[in-house]
Amino acid sequence: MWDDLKAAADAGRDQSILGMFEADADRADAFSVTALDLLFDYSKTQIDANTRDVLLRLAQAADIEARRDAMFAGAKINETEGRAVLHTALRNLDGDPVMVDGQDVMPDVLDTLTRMETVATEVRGSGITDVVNIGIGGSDLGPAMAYLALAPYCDGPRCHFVSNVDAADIADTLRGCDPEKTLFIVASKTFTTIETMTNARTARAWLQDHGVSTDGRFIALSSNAAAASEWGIPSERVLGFEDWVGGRYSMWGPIGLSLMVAIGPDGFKAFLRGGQAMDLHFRSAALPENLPVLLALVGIWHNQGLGHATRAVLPYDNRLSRLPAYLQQLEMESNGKSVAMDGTSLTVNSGPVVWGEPGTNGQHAFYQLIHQGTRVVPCEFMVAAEGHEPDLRHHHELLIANCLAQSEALMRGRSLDEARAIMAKKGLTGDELERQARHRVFPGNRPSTTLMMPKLTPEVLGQIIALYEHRVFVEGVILGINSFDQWGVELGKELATSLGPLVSGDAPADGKDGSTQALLGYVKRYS
Ligand SMILES: O=P(O)(O)OC[C@H]1O[C@H](O)[C@H](O)[C@@H](O)[C@@H]1O
Repeated sequence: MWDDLKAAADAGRDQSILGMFEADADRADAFSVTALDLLFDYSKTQIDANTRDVLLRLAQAADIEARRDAMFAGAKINETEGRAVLHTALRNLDGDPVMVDGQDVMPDVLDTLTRMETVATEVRGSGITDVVNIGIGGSDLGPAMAYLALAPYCDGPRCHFVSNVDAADIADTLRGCDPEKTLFIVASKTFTTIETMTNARTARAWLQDHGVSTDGRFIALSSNAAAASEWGIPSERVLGFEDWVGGRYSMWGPIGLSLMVAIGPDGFKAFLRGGQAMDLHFRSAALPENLPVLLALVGIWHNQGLGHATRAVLPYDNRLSRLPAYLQQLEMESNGKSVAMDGTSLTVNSGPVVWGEPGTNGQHAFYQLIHQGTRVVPCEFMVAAEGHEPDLRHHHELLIANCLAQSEALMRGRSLDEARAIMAKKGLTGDELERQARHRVFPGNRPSTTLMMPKLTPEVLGQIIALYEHRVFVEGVILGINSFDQWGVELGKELATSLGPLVSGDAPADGKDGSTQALLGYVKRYS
């Protein structure tokens, strides 16, 4: 199967995208899919009908539908941790039974959702002005991203997100908060993460230093209720979730509490509904019409097929400024692995490097490389037809125009002859014309996709996040890897723990490599 992909890549690599539009008047329609509120256009890529067939066969060969059904059915597909993968149960608002080890998990899930609503409603009416979510990774990025994304719907207390163990993070946040009116949410699946526990202790000390009782000022979101209560948060203030919710897939449950506080329970449930609608689409649409499958196949084509090592996520929506960071964890922690589920080494590249910034800002920064650098960066544009500022519609029109202009420019490019003509018009001649013209050539034929939505509402955001989750799953299945573990983060954590006493000077650095000793020596000179 991978050989077929390689053959398609060899044939398709230099195929002119513009030429494909000229040859096929229906290309835009044939290579785009509309589902729910979303339009996914992948026509500005080198994928033709043959390549698409090859990619779909790859998905079929990986048994994608059976794997998908196993995930939704609660099978323990996270084999290296022996866990089911059921973040989808958190948005299963209809409560249809979802069985794990012979037990329906839905009554507990819906009960927790009701508890979240009660807590969120209480907080929203309590005079609390600032809510500080203390968490990192999957216990931070989702709600932090969505809080910004859904700013027009935020009518609750201000929310802040403290993640970094760097004191700067919590110090800068607390400076703007009133200890009498601040609530802390300690979000940690394991309730052992060093960054989160350090920040939580600092938050507690801050309240105490201001003479404010810590009673009722902390809520815990965790799978480890025992550790939360040991830390001093009573069980009625702990919202729990099971180990079958992976950290980076957890914003749909208790980890989303800060978002629920900000936008209200109804808004949060609209977000869940969007995710649930994408689940239904993923489970029922035929593969060629299936949005997550197509996004995944485009990803596989660009990375494993054509060898493009990165992909840029470019939302033309300032409120999606944290989406690239969110997707970095979702995609890179899920699919950045070299070993297949069966323990063998991958024979193709693992998932790509994901990066990006909102447009139009990125245009004035790194798009230079995207247009004229030696490496091709497949770009994933995203834009809403409508903004949230109807009185400023002209801004939004410019935003859309820029988004469309970039994908067109990447595809069309500018030939040397066109550049020469521009230079000639400026009055240049001879060698100088030639030299200047060469700098103004755009190679073009650079692929991009565009995801369009009517407006960034809670429901649409839910659709988009679930879409990307399932895309990651499909890519992982095709690669044969487990997208739900993250062993690659362990070694650094272990070493950081052992380095702590060396940094504080409580233990000698003997036995460490020369570089680490020298760096520790530098710190010692200043501390
Ligand atoms: O929620 P926690 O248990 O505190 O974990 C927070 C994060 O840290 C870990 O190192 C993992 O890499 C992440 O997947 C996780 O989201």
